[in-house]
Amino acid sequence: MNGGVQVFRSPEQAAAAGVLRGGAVAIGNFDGVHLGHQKLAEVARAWAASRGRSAGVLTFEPHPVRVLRPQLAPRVITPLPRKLELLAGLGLDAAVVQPFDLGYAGTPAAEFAARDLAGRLEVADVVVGWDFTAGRDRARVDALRPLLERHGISLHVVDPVTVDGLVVSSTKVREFLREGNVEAAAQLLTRPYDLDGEVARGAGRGRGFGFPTANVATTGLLPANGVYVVRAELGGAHRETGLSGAAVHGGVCNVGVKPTVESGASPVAEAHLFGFDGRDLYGTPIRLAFLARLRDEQRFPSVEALRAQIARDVEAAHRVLAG
Ligand SMILES: Cc1cc2nc3c(=O)[nH]c(=O)nc-3n(C[C@H](O)[C@H](O)[C@H](O)COP(=O)(O)O)c2cc1C
Ligand SMILES: Nc1ncnc2c1ncn2[C@@H]1O[C@H](COP(=O)(O)OP(=O)(O)OP(=O)(O)O)[C@@H](O)[C@H]1O
Repeated sequence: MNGGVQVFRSPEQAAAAGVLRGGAVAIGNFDGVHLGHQKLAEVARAWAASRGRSAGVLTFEPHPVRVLRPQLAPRVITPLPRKLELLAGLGLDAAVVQPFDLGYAGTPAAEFAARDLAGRLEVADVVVGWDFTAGRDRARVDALRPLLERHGISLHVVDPVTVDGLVVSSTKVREFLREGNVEAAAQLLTRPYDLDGEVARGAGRGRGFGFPTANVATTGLLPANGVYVVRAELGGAHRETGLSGAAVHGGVCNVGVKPTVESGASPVAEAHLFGFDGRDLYGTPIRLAFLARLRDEQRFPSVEALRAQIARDVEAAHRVLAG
């Protein structure tokens, strides 16, 4: 289920359905759908409700940084399917996905307001955060407001949402994940960070010493190398709006290069799942939620020392999962 959100692949498509006419739209990249993004959705919903109309988001795909500065672009926190699934959970009626390319990036703010917001979406209310900028000219909210008022659209600006004095942002979530601080990332996201992939074949050494692992093939963002407590959803099917029909297992996950047994490898995530019957998993969809960080990845003097440490990791993970 997708919570009733309708997904449109362009403002033209949304216009044809007339879904946001007279309603409210929140605008942004919404990477991570963090607490700040959730506040924007809530404000859009409130404005729409006050007018008896629908609420939606307008978001961009791929992430503009990928198009404008590809060499700097980080991996996203929520690839589009996961983002749409989370947006659906916010009680929105529509998600409009604007394809983002260099041509679109050249749109001036006045044209964005006139063509997309007034002409296509025909919204009455636009909701953005305090630091939002629109169009090629990067118009800030004070410049955008009159451009919208010209078309009878009201602009509502949300003040910075903070957690313990820190302004919530996608950039900050990525920073925490890069440091391995999955607990802090979860505070900003309001849920543990999760990663979607498929189970891939590993070298099979883990099974030999008592800890078989599911290697996760993913293009998603890996948290810093280290050992984590995870909750895995396994099986089911990836749909546009998420993974359905999955079995849930606790587990421990190593993110890294396995210096004890390999050299020169690129980082991978592999999870040893609890209560799992060991049947052939290859190709199965998997979602790993990172609950807590246990330790750094280390090079052990022997496989036996590694095995003993993994046994301790498993005990520690059971304690965390028991809450
Ligand atoms: C909980 C856990 C912790 C791990 N910690 C380390 C580690 O600190 N150093 C290391 O070299 N490998 C670590 N590994 C990776 C193991 O070396 C790896 O799972 C094993 O060699 C099997 O690899 P394979 O699937 O490529 O055969 C860890 C694996 C798990 C499941
Ligand atoms: N903490 C926040 N409080 C209020 N509004 C926010 C907050 N974070 C983002 N927004 C607003 O949400 C919309 C989407 O922003 P965007 O997706 O660029 O998020 P971001 O977290 O600021 O990303 P980045 O870290 O890449 O700048 C924008 O209008 C932005 O101003």
